[in-house]
Amino acid sequence: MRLPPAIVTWTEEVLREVLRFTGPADVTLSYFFRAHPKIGSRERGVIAEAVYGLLRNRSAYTNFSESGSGSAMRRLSLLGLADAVGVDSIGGLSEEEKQWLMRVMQIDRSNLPLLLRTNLPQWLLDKLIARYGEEETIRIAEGLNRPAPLDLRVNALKSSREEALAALTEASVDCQPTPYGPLGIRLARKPALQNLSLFKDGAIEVQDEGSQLLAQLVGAKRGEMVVDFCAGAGGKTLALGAAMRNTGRLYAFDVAEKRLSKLKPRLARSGLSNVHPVVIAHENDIKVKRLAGKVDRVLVDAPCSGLGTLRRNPDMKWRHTQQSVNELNAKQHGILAGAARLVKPGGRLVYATCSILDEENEAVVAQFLSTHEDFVLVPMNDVLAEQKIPLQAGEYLRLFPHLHQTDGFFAAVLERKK
Ligand SMILES: C[S@@+](CC[C@H](N)C(=O)[O-])C[C@H]1O[C@@H](n2cnc3c(N)ncnc32)[C@H](O)[C@@H]1O
Repeated sequence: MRLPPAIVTWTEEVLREVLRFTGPADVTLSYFFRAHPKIGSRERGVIAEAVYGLLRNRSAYTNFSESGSGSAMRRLSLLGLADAVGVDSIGGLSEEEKQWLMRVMQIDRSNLPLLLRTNLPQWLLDKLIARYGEEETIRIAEGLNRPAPLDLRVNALKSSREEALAALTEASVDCQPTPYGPLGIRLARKPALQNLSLFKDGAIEVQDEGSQLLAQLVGAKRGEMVVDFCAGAGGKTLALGAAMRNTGRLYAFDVAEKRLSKLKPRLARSGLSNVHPVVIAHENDIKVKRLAGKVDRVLVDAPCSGLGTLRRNPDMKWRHTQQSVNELNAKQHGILAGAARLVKPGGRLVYATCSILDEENEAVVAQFLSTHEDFVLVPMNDVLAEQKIPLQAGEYLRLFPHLHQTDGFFAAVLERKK
């Protein structure tokens, strides 16, 4: 069914705001939809997809929009819409616009200059080429610029993966097990999960398979004392709590009260009672110091550029700069050092990010090890074998969408000497 001509003006209006990059694109979109309650759900979906498509392909589409007629914002919106639903589904186009769109959407992008082909900002493109070379950078960018599937994690306290797969299939949800995580399920489309009893009962949670693997690397066991130092809304906390079979003590720390408060309803659904959310002022808070040397496992899922999650948050690549990465970098060093104090002798410290930049990943770990002689790196291959994760790695785990079909993630496991 063809979309009404108003779809173009709505897309233009919200795109103008999104491209100011004053806030995250998803927040700008939900603000726009709240202000326009009459826009139907199908149209909302299309507008969001058009905006995301434009953000993913911004360099190429900005270049394409230099031809054609009408305002630049209309041309950009048309490109986003054509990307989302195809030219024929957009209502109210002039013949000239249709012809133009058909022509530019057929351009062979493999012949474009690298900056347009990869749709990355120059600073990021330069960094990736210096690290991975041109060919691999193109593959990395292609993986990051594709939309992500929807992954679920089964809550082992409530269901087995087989039972959850059967219940989803029964509800006509197209799904399959994920290849690496023992509790992961990948959905072919994005159904409204909130209405499924499986979701309401806490048997499933939305979580990228890569994020599930990071939680698994912590190796949290029954009866242990564990700290999720940067818990946020608790994606990994929930996985850790379930791995501990709802025993022991799991502290969920974060400096952002609002983010941590989003963990509460998820905890209620999950059936976990071993989790203790704690708002801290900073990584050297007295509440942190009280646990010094007492904790079996500490996860530092550090605040980072999020450049590994461009499949879901394509605006991140346009919102970050080298300077913003430098600022995050300073935090990462401080948080890792602060969190390390909690680890007891023989205990483990896991440093993880959803970034693909070395400076946020191995460089932070290397600097930490050079100033903390009481910690050693546990080779990632040993940890993967321990956890029966069918992946090969060297010292660290590096996940990429084009290689693993997960978001981009990094993890290192450190152990405090006895
Ligand atoms: C990558 S996010 C965490 C995502 C979360 N672990 C999950 O799996 O959903 C990083 C978190 O670190 C928090 N943070 C920032 N500075 C911090 C600090 N000094 N101490 C603890 N947490 C901090 C942020 O508020 C943010 O929620």
